[in-house]
Amino acid sequence: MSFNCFCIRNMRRFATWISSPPAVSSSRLMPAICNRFADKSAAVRRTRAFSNHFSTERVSRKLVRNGEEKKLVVCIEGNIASGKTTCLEYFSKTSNIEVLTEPICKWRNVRGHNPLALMYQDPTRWGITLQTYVQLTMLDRHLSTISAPVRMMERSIFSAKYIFVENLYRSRKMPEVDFVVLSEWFEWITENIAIPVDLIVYLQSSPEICHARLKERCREEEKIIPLEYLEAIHQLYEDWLIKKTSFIIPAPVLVISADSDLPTMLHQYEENRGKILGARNF
Ligand SMILES: Nc1ncnc2c1ncn2[C@@H]1O[C@H](COP(=O)(O)OP(=O)(O)O)[C@@H](O)[C@H]1O
Ligand SMILES: O=c1ccn([C@H]2C[C@H](O)[C@@H](COP(=O)(O)O)O2)c(=O)[nH]1
Repeated sequence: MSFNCFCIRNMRRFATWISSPPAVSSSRLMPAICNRFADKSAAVRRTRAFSNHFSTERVSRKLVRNGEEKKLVVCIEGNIASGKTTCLEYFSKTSNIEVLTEPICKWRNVRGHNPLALMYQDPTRWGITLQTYVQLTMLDRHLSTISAPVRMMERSIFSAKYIFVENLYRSRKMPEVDFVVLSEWFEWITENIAIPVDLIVYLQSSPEICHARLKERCREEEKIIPLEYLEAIHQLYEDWLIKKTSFIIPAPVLVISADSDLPTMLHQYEENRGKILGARNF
């Protein structure tokens, strides 16, 4: 299937999903998963445990966590080294919110393996390995119990797919079969599980500034990242969140210009505090 056909099929699926969400219930879903392992009693046990945490009461009839509808989820998006972690640190010190950074420690060490380093060394071989694990760990982040009225989290399962997987595929570093399998996983997840996001804060920065900050931060795995890589990531972010021409955006977007020095950035965060933490009215 050509890339264009694939995109059109995706868009159609999303359109269908919006107008007529799939009727999947937790009680039907879990046995279906468990039955694959032909263990019926395990299926029943897991269904009970699963049903304690999820219900299908909300509008979309997707699986949703009980009692968490009123909590606010804000995702901080932006290029590598654009200042996402610094932004999260600032808000975590000055407000009563829950902050979730990207699970990069896991991506650098999963049972002694470093899929992040492997991906940068040989993206064609290891891109699928890293991105499969990123997708799992980001889903885990999205579904974890929220401990404060507001959750701010670094990136999302959406940018993992729309930016990083997309970049690997478009730059011909990810084989089509890997891209298609990952896409099937992503579509299954987003069609069947509610992933609530109330606001996206996009830290918009120039690739050159990010490159300088990345060099200064000096993460071992990222030393080989060229400026062109950050330019490609930047373009995908711009198409998604500014031009709005590539993929569905799961929430309203607040754009903050992120090229300025640190004191100016902190001032900007303060100015936007109300919009960010009161995002339901944004
Ligand atoms: N406004 C800024 N001006 C200069 N350096 C910054 C600024 N914001 C962050 N940095 C530095 O740039 C590097 C990347 O920032 P970080 O917050 O880790 O970005 P991200 O989480 O988006 O990758 C870090 O070394 C950080 O100290
Ligand atoms: O889906 C993803 C998400 C992130 N990465 C890489 C890009 C960077 O090297 C790190 C995350 O760094 P930040 O400083 O938080 O931007 O992980 C990826 O390859 N795929």
